[in-house]
Amino acid sequence: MADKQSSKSAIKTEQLTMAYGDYVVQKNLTFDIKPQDIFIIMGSSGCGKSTLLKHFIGLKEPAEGRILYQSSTVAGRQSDYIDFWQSEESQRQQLMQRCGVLYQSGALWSSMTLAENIALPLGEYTDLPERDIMHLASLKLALVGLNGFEDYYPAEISGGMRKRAGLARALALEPDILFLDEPSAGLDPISARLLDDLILQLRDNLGCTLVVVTHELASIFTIGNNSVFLDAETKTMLATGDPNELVKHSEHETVRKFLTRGDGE
Ligand SMILES: Nc1ncnc2c1ncn2[C@@H]1O[C@H](COP(=O)(O)OP(=O)(O)OP(=O)(O)O)[C@@H](O)[C@H]1O
Repeated sequence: MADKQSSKSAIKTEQLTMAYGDYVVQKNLTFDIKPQDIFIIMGSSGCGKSTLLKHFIGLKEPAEGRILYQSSTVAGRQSDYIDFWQSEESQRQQLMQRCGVLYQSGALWSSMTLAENIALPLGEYTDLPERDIMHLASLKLALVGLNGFEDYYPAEISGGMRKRAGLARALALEPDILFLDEPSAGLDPISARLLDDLILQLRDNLGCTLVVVTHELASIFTIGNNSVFLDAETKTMLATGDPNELVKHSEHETVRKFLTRGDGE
Protein backbone atom coordinates (compact mmCIF):
# COMPACT_ATOMS: atom_id res chain seq x y z
CA MET A 1 0.00 0.00 0.00
CA ALA A 2 1.23 3.50 -0.80
CA ASP A 3 3.06 5.48 1.87
CA LYS A 4 1.06 8.54 2.87
CA GLN A 5 4.21 10.62 3.22
CA SER A 6 5.56 9.59 -0.17
CA SER A 7 6.12 12.51 -2.49
CA LYS A 8 6.13 10.15 -5.45
CA SER A 9 3.08 10.18 -7.66
CA ALA A 10 0.81 7.17 -7.89
CA ILE A 11 0.07 8.02 -11.52
CA LYS A 12 1.79 10.50 -13.82
CA THR A 13 0.17 11.67 -17.01
CA GLU A 14 2.63 13.22 -19.45
CA GLN A 15 1.72 15.16 -22.59
CA LEU A 16 -1.26 12.89 -23.18
CA THR A 17 -3.29 13.37 -26.35
CA MET A 18 -6.53 11.40 -26.60
CA ALA A 19 -8.30 10.87 -29.92
CA TYR A 20 -10.88 8.73 -31.66
CA GLY A 21 -9.34 8.36 -35.12
CA ASP A 22 -8.69 11.89 -36.38
CA TYR A 23 -10.99 13.42 -33.78
CA VAL A 24 -8.84 14.84 -30.98
CA VAL A 25 -10.70 14.88 -27.66
CA GLN A 26 -7.95 16.43 -25.47
CA LYS A 27 -4.28 17.23 -25.94
CA ASN A 28 -1.22 18.02 -23.79
CA LEU A 29 -2.57 16.63 -20.53
CA THR A 30 0.18 16.68 -17.90
CA PHE A 31 -0.65 16.16 -14.24
CA ASP A 32 0.19 13.98 -11.25
CA ILE A 33 -2.02 11.91 -8.96
CA LYS A 34 -0.48 11.38 -5.51
CA PRO A 35 -0.93 8.32 -3.29
CA GLN A 36 -4.17 8.60 -1.30
CA ASP A 37 -5.46 11.47 -3.37
CA ILE A 38 -9.12 11.61 -4.14
CA PHE A 39 -8.48 12.95 -7.59
CA ILE A 40 -11.41 14.45 -9.51
CA ILE A 41 -11.61 14.46 -13.30
CA MET A 42 -13.94 17.36 -14.05
CA GLY A 43 -15.20 19.46 -16.93
CA SER A 44 -18.35 20.04 -18.95
CA SER A 45 -20.28 17.33 -20.77
CA GLY A 46 -18.36 15.76 -23.64
CA CYS A 47 -14.95 17.21 -22.68
CA GLY A 48 -13.39 13.74 -22.39
CA LYS A 49 -13.64 12.68 -18.73
CA SER A 50 -14.74 9.10 -19.42
CA THR A 51 -12.23 8.86 -22.25
CA LEU A 52 -9.44 9.80 -19.82
CA LEU A 53 -10.62 7.12 -17.42
CA LYS A 54 -10.48 4.58 -20.26
CA HIS A 55 -6.82 5.51 -20.83
CA PHE A 56 -6.06 4.83 -17.16
CA ILE A 57 -7.75 1.44 -17.04
CA GLY A 58 -6.34 0.02 -20.23
CA LEU A 59 -9.34 0.38 -22.51
CA LYS A 60 -7.97 3.10 -24.79
CA GLU A 61 -4.45 3.75 -26.00
CA PRO A 62 -3.01 7.30 -26.10
CA ALA A 63 -2.67 9.00 -29.48
CA GLU A 64 0.42 10.64 -27.95
CA GLY A 65 2.07 10.90 -24.54
CA ARG A 66 2.42 8.54 -21.60
CA ILE A 67 0.65 7.25 -18.51
CA LEU A 68 3.06 6.13 -15.80
CA TYR A 69 2.10 4.03 -12.78
CA GLN A 70 4.24 4.01 -9.65
CA SER A 71 5.92 0.61 -9.67
CA SER A 72 5.22 -0.16 -6.00
CA THR A 73 1.71 -0.95 -7.17
CA VAL A 74 3.18 -3.86 -9.15
CA ALA A 75 5.07 -6.64 -7.39
CA GLY A 76 8.64 -7.42 -8.38
CA ARG A 77 9.44 -4.28 -10.35
CA GLN A 78 12.63 -2.33 -9.72
CA SER A 79 12.20 0.89 -11.68
CA ASP A 80 10.20 3.77 -10.20
CA TYR A 81 7.49 3.95 -12.81
CA ILE A 82 5.90 1.71 -15.39
CA ASP A 83 4.98 3.22 -18.73
CA PHE A 84 1.57 1.59 -18.92
CA TRP A 85 1.03 1.54 -22.66
CA GLN A 86 4.63 0.57 -23.47
CA SER A 87 4.65 -2.42 -21.13
CA GLU A 88 3.92 -6.03 -21.97
CA GLU A 89 0.31 -7.19 -21.99
CA SER A 90 0.99 -9.49 -19.01
CA GLN A 91 2.41 -6.56 -17.02
CA ARG A 92 -0.59 -4.41 -17.88
CA GLN A 93 -2.89 -7.16 -16.65
CA GLN A 94 -0.89 -7.47 -13.44
CA LEU A 95 -1.15 -3.73 -12.94
CA MET A 96 -4.89 -3.71 -13.61
CA GLN A 97 -5.35 -6.33 -10.89
CA ARG A 98 -4.11 -3.65 -8.48
CA CYS A 99 -6.90 -1.35 -9.68
CA GLY A 100 -10.63 -1.50 -8.95
CA VAL A 101 -13.21 0.07 -11.23
CA LEU A 102 -16.77 1.17 -10.51
CA TYR A 103 -18.54 1.82 -13.81
CA GLN A 104 -21.32 4.37 -14.12
CA SER A 105 -24.10 1.77 -14.18
CA GLY A 106 -22.68 -0.11 -11.21
CA ALA A 107 -22.43 -2.98 -13.72
CA LEU A 108 -23.58 -5.78 -11.44
CA TRP A 109 -24.78 -9.04 -13.01
CA SER A 110 -28.55 -9.02 -12.51
CA SER A 111 -28.82 -12.82 -12.44
CA MET A 112 -26.34 -13.11 -9.55
CA THR A 113 -26.74 -12.27 -5.88
CA LEU A 114 -24.59 -9.50 -4.41
CA ALA A 115 -22.26 -12.07 -2.83
CA GLU A 116 -21.91 -13.94 -6.14
CA ASN A 117 -21.16 -10.67 -7.94
CA ILE A 118 -18.30 -9.95 -5.56
CA ALA A 119 -17.10 -13.55 -5.61
CA LEU A 120 -16.67 -13.39 -9.39
CA PRO A 121 -13.34 -11.49 -9.53
CA LEU A 122 -12.11 -13.42 -6.48
CA GLY A 123 -12.79 -16.72 -8.25
CA GLU A 124 -11.14 -15.48 -11.43
CA TYR A 125 -7.98 -13.98 -9.98
CA THR A 126 -7.27 -15.94 -6.77
CA ASP A 127 -6.86 -19.62 -5.86
CA LEU A 128 -8.97 -19.27 -2.73
CA PRO A 129 -11.43 -22.04 -1.89
CA GLU A 130 -15.13 -21.30 -2.38
CA ARG A 131 -15.81 -21.00 1.36
CA ASP A 132 -13.12 -18.31 1.81
CA ILE A 133 -14.33 -16.46 -1.26
CA MET A 134 -17.87 -16.26 0.12
CA HIS A 135 -16.50 -15.14 3.49
CA LEU A 136 -14.46 -12.39 1.78
CA ALA A 137 -17.52 -11.34 -0.25
CA SER A 138 -19.42 -10.89 3.03
CA LEU A 139 -16.56 -8.83 4.46
CA LYS A 140 -16.51 -6.55 1.41
CA LEU A 141 -20.27 -6.06 1.64
CA ALA A 142 -19.91 -5.18 5.34
CA LEU A 143 -17.24 -2.64 4.40
CA VAL A 144 -19.80 -0.71 2.35
CA GLY A 145 -22.60 -1.07 4.91
CA LEU A 146 -24.38 -3.97 3.19
CA ASN A 147 -23.89 -6.73 5.75
CA GLY A 148 -26.79 -9.17 5.60
CA PHE A 149 -27.50 -8.43 1.91
CA GLU A 150 -25.41 -11.30 0.52
CA ASP A 151 -28.38 -13.16 -0.98
CA TYR A 152 -30.17 -10.17 -2.48
CA TYR A 153 -30.29 -9.64 -6.23
CA PRO A 154 -29.38 -6.19 -7.65
CA ALA A 155 -33.03 -5.55 -8.64
CA GLU A 156 -34.10 -6.01 -5.00
CA ILE A 157 -32.05 -3.11 -3.60
CA SER A 158 -32.03 0.67 -4.09
CA GLY A 159 -29.84 2.59 -6.55
CA GLY A 160 -27.60 3.84 -3.74
CA MET A 161 -27.18 0.30 -2.42
CA ARG A 162 -26.35 -0.94 -5.93
CA LYS A 163 -23.60 1.69 -6.15
CA ARG A 164 -22.23 0.52 -2.80
CA ALA A 165 -22.39 -3.11 -3.93
CA GLY A 166 -20.51 -2.11 -7.10
CA LEU A 167 -17.94 -0.46 -4.86
CA ALA A 168 -17.65 -3.65 -2.80
CA ARG A 169 -16.96 -5.56 -5.99
CA ALA A 170 -14.36 -2.99 -7.08
CA LEU A 171 -12.72 -3.55 -3.67
CA ALA A 172 -12.73 -7.37 -4.00
CA LEU A 173 -9.06 -7.70 -4.94
CA GLU A 174 -7.89 -5.08 -2.41
CA PRO A 175 -6.85 -2.50 -4.98
CA ASP A 176 -4.28 0.26 -4.46
CA ILE A 177 -6.17 2.50 -6.87
CA LEU A 178 -9.92 2.79 -7.36
CA PHE A 179 -11.45 4.37 -10.45
CA LEU A 180 -15.05 5.58 -10.11
CA ASP A 181 -17.07 6.79 -13.12
CA GLU A 182 -19.84 9.19 -12.02
CA PRO A 183 -20.48 7.32 -8.75
CA SER A 184 -23.32 9.59 -7.61
CA ALA A 185 -25.11 9.83 -10.98
CA GLY A 186 -28.80 9.07 -10.55
CA LEU A 187 -28.71 9.14 -6.75
CA ASP A 188 -30.83 11.41 -4.58
CA PRO A 189 -28.82 14.05 -2.64
CA ILE A 190 -28.84 12.08 0.62
CA SER A 191 -27.69 8.81 -0.98
CA ALA A 192 -25.05 10.80 -2.89
CA ARG A 193 -23.83 12.32 0.38
CA LEU A 194 -23.67 8.88 2.02
CA LEU A 195 -21.64 7.60 -0.91
CA ASP A 196 -19.25 10.54 -0.55
CA ASP A 197 -18.82 9.69 3.14
CA LEU A 198 -18.11 6.08 2.21
CA ILE A 199 -15.51 7.14 -0.39
CA LEU A 200 -13.73 9.27 2.24
CA GLN A 201 -13.81 6.37 4.72
CA LEU A 202 -12.35 3.97 2.16
CA ARG A 203 -9.48 6.33 1.45
CA ASP A 204 -8.81 6.87 5.16
CA ASN A 205 -9.24 3.25 6.29
CA LEU A 206 -7.82 1.35 3.32
CA GLY A 207 -5.30 3.97 2.19
CA CYS A 208 -6.19 3.62 -1.46
CA THR A 209 -5.91 6.29 -4.14
CA LEU A 210 -9.18 7.23 -5.82
CA VAL A 211 -9.70 8.71 -9.25
CA VAL A 212 -13.28 9.94 -9.65
CA VAL A 213 -15.11 11.27 -12.70
CA THR A 214 -17.89 13.56 -11.53
CA HIS A 215 -19.53 16.88 -12.22
CA GLU A 216 -21.51 16.92 -8.98
CA LEU A 217 -20.20 20.10 -7.35
CA ALA A 218 -21.10 18.99 -3.83
CA SER A 219 -19.05 15.81 -4.29
CA ILE A 220 -16.14 17.63 -5.90
CA PHE A 221 -15.71 19.88 -2.86
CA THR A 222 -16.51 17.24 -0.23
CA ILE A 223 -14.22 14.45 -1.38
CA GLY A 224 -11.71 15.97 -3.81
CA ASN A 225 -8.28 17.11 -2.68
CA ASN A 226 -6.78 17.18 -6.18
CA SER A 227 -8.21 17.43 -9.69
CA VAL A 228 -7.80 18.16 -13.35
CA PHE A 229 -10.16 20.42 -15.30
CA LEU A 230 -10.64 19.42 -18.96
CA ASP A 231 -11.89 22.19 -21.23
CA ALA A 232 -14.08 21.11 -24.15
CA GLU A 233 -13.52 24.32 -26.09
CA THR A 234 -9.71 24.53 -26.13
CA LYS A 235 -9.42 20.70 -25.90
CA THR A 236 -6.84 20.81 -23.18
CA MET A 237 -6.62 21.01 -19.39
CA LEU A 238 -6.98 24.45 -17.86
CA ALA A 239 -6.09 23.60 -14.27
CA THR A 240 -4.93 20.95 -11.84
CA GLY A 241 -4.99 21.07 -8.04
CA ASP A 242 -7.33 21.15 -5.05
CA PRO A 243 -10.81 22.17 -6.30
CA ASN A 244 -11.38 24.08 -3.04
CA GLU A 245 -8.43 26.29 -4.05
CA LEU A 246 -9.23 26.42 -7.77
CA VAL A 247 -12.71 27.80 -7.09
CA LYS A 248 -11.09 30.82 -5.41
CA HIS A 249 -7.78 31.21 -7.19
CA SER A 250 -7.86 29.65 -10.66
CA GLU A 251 -6.59 32.10 -13.25
CA HIS A 252 -9.22 30.75 -15.66
CA GLU A 253 -12.70 32.19 -15.54
CA THR A 254 -14.04 29.00 -17.16
CA VAL A 255 -12.80 26.96 -14.19
CA ARG A 256 -14.16 29.37 -11.58
CA LYS A 257 -17.51 29.53 -13.39
CA PHE A 258 -17.76 25.75 -13.58
CA LEU A 259 -17.03 25.42 -9.87
CA THR A 260 -19.54 28.13 -8.89
CA ARG A 261 -22.26 27.01 -11.30
CA GLY A 262 -21.80 30.12 -13.43
CA ASP A 263 -21.34 32.68 -10.67
CA GLY A 264 -17.53 33.05 -10.79
CA GLU A 265 -16.32 36.31 -12.35
N1 LIG B 1 -16.13 5.46 -28.98
C1 LIG B 1 -16.13 6.73 -29.41
N2 LIG B 1 -15.90 7.00 -30.72
C2 LIG B 1 -15.88 8.27 -31.17
N3 LIG B 1 -16.07 9.37 -30.39
C3 LIG B 1 -16.29 9.14 -29.09
C4 LIG B 1 -16.34 7.82 -28.53
N4 LIG B 1 -16.58 7.93 -27.20
C5 LIG B 1 -16.68 9.25 -26.94
N5 LIG B 1 -16.51 9.98 -28.07
C6 LIG B 1 -16.52 11.44 -28.17
O1 LIG B 1 -15.43 11.93 -27.42
C7 LIG B 1 -15.80 13.11 -26.71
C8 LIG B 1 -15.55 12.89 -25.22
O2 LIG B 1 -16.47 11.89 -24.73
P1 LIG B 1 -16.48 11.44 -23.20
O3 LIG B 1 -17.58 10.46 -23.06
O4 LIG B 1 -15.12 11.04 -22.80
O5 LIG B 1 -16.86 12.81 -22.50
P2 LIG B 1 -17.33 13.07 -20.99
O6 LIG B 1 -16.63 14.29 -20.53
O7 LIG B 1 -17.14 11.84 -20.19
O8 LIG B 1 -18.87 13.36 -21.22
P3 LIG B 1 -20.12 13.28 -20.18
O9 LIG B 1 -19.84 14.24 -19.05
O10 LIG B 1 -21.27 13.74 -21.02
O11 LIG B 1 -20.22 11.84 -19.75
C9 LIG B 1 -17.25 13.38 -27.06
O12 LIG B 1 -17.26 14.34 -28.10
C10 LIG B 1 -17.76 12.05 -27.54
O13 LIG B 1 -18.78 12.23 -28.50
